[in-house]
Amino acid sequence: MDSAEKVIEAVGVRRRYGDGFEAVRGVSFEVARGELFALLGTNGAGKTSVMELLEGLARPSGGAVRVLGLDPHGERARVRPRTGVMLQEGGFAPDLTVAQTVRMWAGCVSGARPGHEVLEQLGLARRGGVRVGQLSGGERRRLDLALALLGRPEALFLDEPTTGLDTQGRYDTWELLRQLRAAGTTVLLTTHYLEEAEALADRLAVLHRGRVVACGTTAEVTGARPARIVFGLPTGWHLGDLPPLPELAVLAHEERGGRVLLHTDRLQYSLSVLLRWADERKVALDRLEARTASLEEAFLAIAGTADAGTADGAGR
Ligand SMILES: Nc1ncnc2c1ncn2[C@@H]1O[C@H](COP(=O)(O)OP(=O)(O)OP(=O)(O)O)[C@@H](O)[C@H]1O
Repeated sequence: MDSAEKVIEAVGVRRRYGDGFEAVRGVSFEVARGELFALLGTNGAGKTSVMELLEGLARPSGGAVRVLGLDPHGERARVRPRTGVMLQEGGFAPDLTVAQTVRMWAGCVSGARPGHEVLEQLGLARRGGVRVGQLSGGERRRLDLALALLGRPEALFLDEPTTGLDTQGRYDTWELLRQLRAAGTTVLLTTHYLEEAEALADRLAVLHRGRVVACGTTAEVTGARPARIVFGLPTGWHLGDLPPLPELAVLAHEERGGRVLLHTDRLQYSLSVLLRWADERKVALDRLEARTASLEEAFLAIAGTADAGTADGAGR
């Protein structure tokens, strides 16, 4: 990646907290202009700890972070006006109304967009007179995102932006993020929703115990996992009647509840051998499904493998 294109960079980043615990242990990734990048990980993996370093809220204890080519902590005054931040917990004054909150926030941002425009964009136009303390959890998340967008940011940092939103609210936010990306905004988000990363992210990194254990496009991260073929055999037919596993290029198989599950890393080949076999014997494969690994399967396998391989006292 050309260095001029890099908007967000983490290079061998470490973060040790005051109690001595090292929550981030040499994390590296970069996000190009206009790219949407997702940070995934189990609870406590270090996602928020990394985000906070990129937002300039703390200095890394090792390695380096750059945002828009600048040090987000040391050069905060230059970086802050060009970025939008949505923390996991927005610190709102509960007695102010939505409109007052937006006005107050706009006063701190240079070149702020009109408040009604961002409220409209986030579906909060009719909630301007409501006190923040009376908003639902999902509405508060949307207000948080509205505030992050007030300053027309070049880079957006979103910590779990859709947590607490209902299905419609989540889809609306996805659509908004797609529009922002299309307009050239660079987005880094954390999420626990793997389908969210699958739907939105150009690239992603999976963090586990403070380290990046997988990084790339969804296709790259899932590509290393076996695909699945699932079907039911008619009465009287059994797993043993299928062609031998090596001939099917199947890595593993199981039969459960009358369904056969085959794992393969050569999906098209395995499927064509299976279909030819069924065709020749006039065997109907009941509710046949064939699909590549989902991000969820890859995530669970990656986290499991990483756990098995970390006997390094990472703790917590
Ligand atoms: N101020 C702190 N002092 C000491 N340890 C901390 C502090 N903040 C976070 N940690 C620890 O650092 C680790 C990473 O926390 P972090 O919040 O970055 O994880 P996360 O991936 O964002 O988790 P989640 O998905 O649960 O939000 C955890 O073990 C957490 O307990």
